[in-house]
Amino acid sequence: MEYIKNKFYQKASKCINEYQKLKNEHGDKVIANVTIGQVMTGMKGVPSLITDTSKLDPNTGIRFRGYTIPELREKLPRLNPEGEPLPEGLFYLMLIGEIPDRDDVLNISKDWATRAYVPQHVFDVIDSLPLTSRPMTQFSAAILSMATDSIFQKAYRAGVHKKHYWDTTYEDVMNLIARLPRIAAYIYRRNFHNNHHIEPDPRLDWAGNLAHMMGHDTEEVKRLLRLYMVVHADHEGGNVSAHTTHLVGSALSNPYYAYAAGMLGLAGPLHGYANQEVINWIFDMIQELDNDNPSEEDIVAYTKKTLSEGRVIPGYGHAVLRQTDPRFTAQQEFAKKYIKDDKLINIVNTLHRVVPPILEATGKVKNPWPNVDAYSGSLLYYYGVKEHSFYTVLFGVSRALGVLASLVMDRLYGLPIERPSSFPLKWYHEKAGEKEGPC
Ligand SMILES: CC(=O)SCCNC(=O)CCNC(=O)[C@H](O)C(C)(C)COP(=O)(O)OP(=O)(O)OC[C@H]1O[C@@H](n2cnc3c(N)ncnc32)[C@H](O)[C@@H]1OP(=O)(O)O
Ligand SMILES: O=C([O-])CC(=O)C(=O)O
Repeated sequence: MEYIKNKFYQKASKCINEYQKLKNEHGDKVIANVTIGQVMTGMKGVPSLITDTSKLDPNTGIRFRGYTIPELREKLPRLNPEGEPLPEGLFYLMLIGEIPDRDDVLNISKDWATRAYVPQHVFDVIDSLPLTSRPMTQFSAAILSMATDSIFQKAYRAGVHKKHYWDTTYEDVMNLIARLPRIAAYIYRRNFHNNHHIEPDPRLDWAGNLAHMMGHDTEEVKRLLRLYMVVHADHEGGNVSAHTTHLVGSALSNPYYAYAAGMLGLAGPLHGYANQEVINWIFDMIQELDNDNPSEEDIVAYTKKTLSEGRVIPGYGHAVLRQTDPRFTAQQEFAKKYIKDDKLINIVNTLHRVVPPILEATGKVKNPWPNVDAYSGSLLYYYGVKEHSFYTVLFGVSRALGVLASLVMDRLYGLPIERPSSFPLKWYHEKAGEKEGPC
């Protein structure tokens, strides 16, 4: 679909000169000071990346090209008035910077449907792994194995000029995103449905087809997955999955390698795996209490016990956010609208009331409020996707939209290899004016 690619190039190529001008004429301008505290706490707040797709505000949350989640839910095209926006539209917005019309979105759906063929060896790689390997292990191995198809890698080897890198990156990115629902659904059906696979239906939209291939072919699950794919798609450039994809891509590793690396970061319990941990933790609580309808007091006691064991409360806290995550709120509103009474969702809502004051009372947690992962699992579970060890794969499918749109821009701007500096701990001691420490 050359139209989308041309449109992207027309708009984004204007920024190449802007980037060069900043680099050449304003390179010496100081934009921030870095404190020892920032180095010791994971570089929080250090401006060091260029990401156009979305920006995170600590208090109001994520904006995709300036649009909040409620604005996206109102403005992005949907298949029917009652439904949720299609993630294809968010991808268009992140890539091109404009709200698409319905035809633009349907064109992306069609384009991805034509690119969705997954080579047999990818399924063979998945099948070669034991069923005990985590779905995220299978997912990242499958993505790596698809690097055989990288057009970027072939073009690089053939000696293509660097100003054209973005073009083959775009082709890889579109092929990769198009194939993800098939791969995710294959892993799901292999692990949880006796290897009974369901063929894709090219007439369906990207998220709708995922629901269909997973075997949850209802309008309710399709609506949920469209919402899920929109809210998890991007969270500016500094989060672990986005930053890793960007970093690995900066070495001109092909998009399959870069995204697979990002997925391995997403698989960590402090990042995307937290959505599984939330459900694991709630089920552990239910089992320990032997009660699937725990009282507020029970939940308070269990939360405090978890903290006393030196563990985190999954789904709460954030590296940047300092208020309730608007992605949590969007899912909570969805639940309020469509779900009348459900024990698991009631627990999630009770946690929302009781956990923040407990975390606040520790005096050290900077953000006691819930993040996106606190809600997502309970919605999936309610709609019949009960296999929580799979949830991070769904997160990964969605996250591809943001990190891979950014990767195309990285190559268009010609961003360089990323290489910050490191120093021994002793150096920081000296900078702080301390005498050399014991190490
Ligand atoms: C999609 C996403 O990635 S959203 C995040 C998903 N992750 C989770 O939900 C896991 C639970 N939350 C956490 O572990 C953290 O809040 C993180 C990883 C998200 C952010 O970490 P940080 O930026 O280091 O948070 P913060 O500066 O508030 O940490 C200060 C202290 O509070 C602790 N803390 C932060 N959140 C929590 C929590 N939910 N439960 C218990 N303790 C917490 C930290 O572990 C740290 O303890 P330490 O000083 O003993 O090392
Ligand atoms: O922003 C972060 O660090 C983590 C997060 O919520 C995300 O990546 O969605």
